Amino acid sequence: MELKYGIGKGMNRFSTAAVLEEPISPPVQINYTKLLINGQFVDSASGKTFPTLDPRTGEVIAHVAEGDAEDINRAVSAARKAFDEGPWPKMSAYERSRIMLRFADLIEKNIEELAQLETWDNGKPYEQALTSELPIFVRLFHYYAGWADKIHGLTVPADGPHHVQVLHEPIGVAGQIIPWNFPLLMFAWKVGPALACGNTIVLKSAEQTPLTALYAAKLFHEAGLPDGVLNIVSGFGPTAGAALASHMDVDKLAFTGSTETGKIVLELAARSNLKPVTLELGGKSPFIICEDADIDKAVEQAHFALFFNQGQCCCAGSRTFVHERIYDEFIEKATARAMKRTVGDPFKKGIEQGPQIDSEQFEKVLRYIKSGIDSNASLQCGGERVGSKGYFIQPTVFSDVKDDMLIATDEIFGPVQTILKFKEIDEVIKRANATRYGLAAGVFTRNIDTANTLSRGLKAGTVWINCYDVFDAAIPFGGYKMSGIGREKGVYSLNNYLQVKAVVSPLNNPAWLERAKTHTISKDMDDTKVIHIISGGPLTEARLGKENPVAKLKKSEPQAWDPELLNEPTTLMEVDLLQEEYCLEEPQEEDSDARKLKEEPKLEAVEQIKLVVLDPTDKTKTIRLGTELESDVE
Ligand SMILES: NC(=O)c1ccc[n+]([C@@H]2O[C@H](COP(=O)([O-])OP(=O)(O)OC[C@H]3O[C@@H](n4cnc5c(N)ncnc54)[C@H](O)[C@@H]3O)[C@@H](O)[C@H]2O)c1
Repeated sequence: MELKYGIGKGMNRFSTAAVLEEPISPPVQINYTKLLINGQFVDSASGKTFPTLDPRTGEVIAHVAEGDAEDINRAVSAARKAFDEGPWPKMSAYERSRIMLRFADLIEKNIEELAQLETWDNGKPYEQALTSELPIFVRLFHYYAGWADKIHGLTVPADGPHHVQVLHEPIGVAGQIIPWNFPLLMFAWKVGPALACGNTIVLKSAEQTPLTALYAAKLFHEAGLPDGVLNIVSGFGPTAGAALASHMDVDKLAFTGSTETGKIVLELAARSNLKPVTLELGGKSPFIICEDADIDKAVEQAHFALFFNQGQCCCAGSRTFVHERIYDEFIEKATARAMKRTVGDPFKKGIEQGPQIDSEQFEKVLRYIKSGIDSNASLQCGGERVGSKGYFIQPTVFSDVKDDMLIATDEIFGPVQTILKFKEIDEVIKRANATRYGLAAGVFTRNIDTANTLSRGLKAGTVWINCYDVFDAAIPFGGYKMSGIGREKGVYSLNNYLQVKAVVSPLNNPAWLERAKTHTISKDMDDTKVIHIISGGPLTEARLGKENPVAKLKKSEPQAWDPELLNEPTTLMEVDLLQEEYCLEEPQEEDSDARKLKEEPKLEAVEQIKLVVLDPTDKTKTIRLGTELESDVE
């Protein structure tokens, strides 16, 4: 194999990382291995268990109850009862929010145990779990607890006299299926919004990482979560997962995992009860480094974008596009950075990379590396396993990668960086978009115009500019194309767990509507010579008398609402008959009566004439001054 760009063959050895010491034993106890159904830890109906393995060694950490269709049935009926009979959806939103906050506090109290379990079961660096993922988990629950009492509907100004309320109701029993790469964070992304909206849940954890969901759910019950609201079933996809996706009594399904499985669960949901489905699936995200980028920063960010979490991120920046002018320098520095990456026991301080999750993923990643070599991409470094135990793989960098190579089209889900060369911005947009995925993208440039062009041209649910993997509870996340359906996190995730109900009722004479039929009423003029006209709609004009079509209303602003007079909202207007402005329309020469009114407005005379009121619907209403109520509208 030929190594380019000044990296000598001897440097491709990762010699320090290759020797793995005896695995560090985490001090955490494993207390929860059964299924959590209706607030109780129970054995699976079949009595079966499955081993969960330590990815550092492939050895068994614990045997966990293996749920299947019957356990899913039990869990769904507990969740159904908790939803239909309460108390969770019937509880005040404030009380729900307080339970979620208490849960977040308990997570903080138990943060070390949870981080240890997460690392043990998954293989991710303990420092990453403790200082990054668990704090984000807590933040997510604070965020969703904050939403619980701020979810409210709308009133809608529909055409016509109708009162239209739009209610936002919890959707019911949510089925949730999560993967193994971020077991706790995926728990938070799904459970947080579902509970904030008042739903109940059956969550199936990934078979590779069942431990932390059970621990976290136990803490939730300690925080006051009622029984049956959150049920956890450990088990396998084709059995427990499929049973959940196709359950007739599950009202909504949320899934994170591979695109292939996403298609399966979508079909199962459609074939059963057509439950709505949100999907967070795979990706092959471009990370584009323009010629003006700060190369050192770009190298570091591109490295992080790909290698973070052992490369097991759905949004990993797994196609590194580098402008031709900086390509050679970038390759050299990216390779040097990958070779410095510390691989080893994830419990050891300073370790950046632990093992891949399991033998299946490990073999798959090594197969892709072989395919890269076979297709004549240049292997810059890595390419081999680390040690002889567990699932450690050397940080691997390929250059000279072509768009149609498998390593550039498929999601490898491992520590393999593939670097491609580009020349023009339009060209790289086209190439970056030429994929079935559309989850995320990274852009590295100092030019705001280039950043704007790229961020708008790229078909991806997230575009990070001069940064990568910035996750915040409030930022929506999800994919274009085959990377998924819907968004999680942020306010968008609430919609996944709400039903929208329109409630429509008739409204008689609403004040804000123009209406064909307008009640009008005149009150006797008093000594201040004022006529009050009460109308259900905005009036534009009033004329005095058949013979005297000359006066306009002085005011057409709504002034008051007198429910005594009419049993519905009305507009009250005043006409001051003594003011000259009544004669807004110039009287015709021959209209002597009108002129008279303008010149000498006389109360007595006015009292004897009719007031003709025109409303915007162009209906003319005639009322006599002094009449109580005229509704004989023409
Ligand atoms: N978009 C995202 O947010 C995101 C996040 C993490 C992982 N992922 C993707 O997940 C994949 C890696 O995880 P994986 O290999 O474990 O994925 P996977 O699809 O095999 O498994 C994910 C989950 O689905 C379950 N499952 C498997 N088969 C099922 C079936 N027939 N019916 C119902 N459920 C089933 C599994 O038990 C697991 O809980 C990668 O492709 C990655 O991109 C995506």
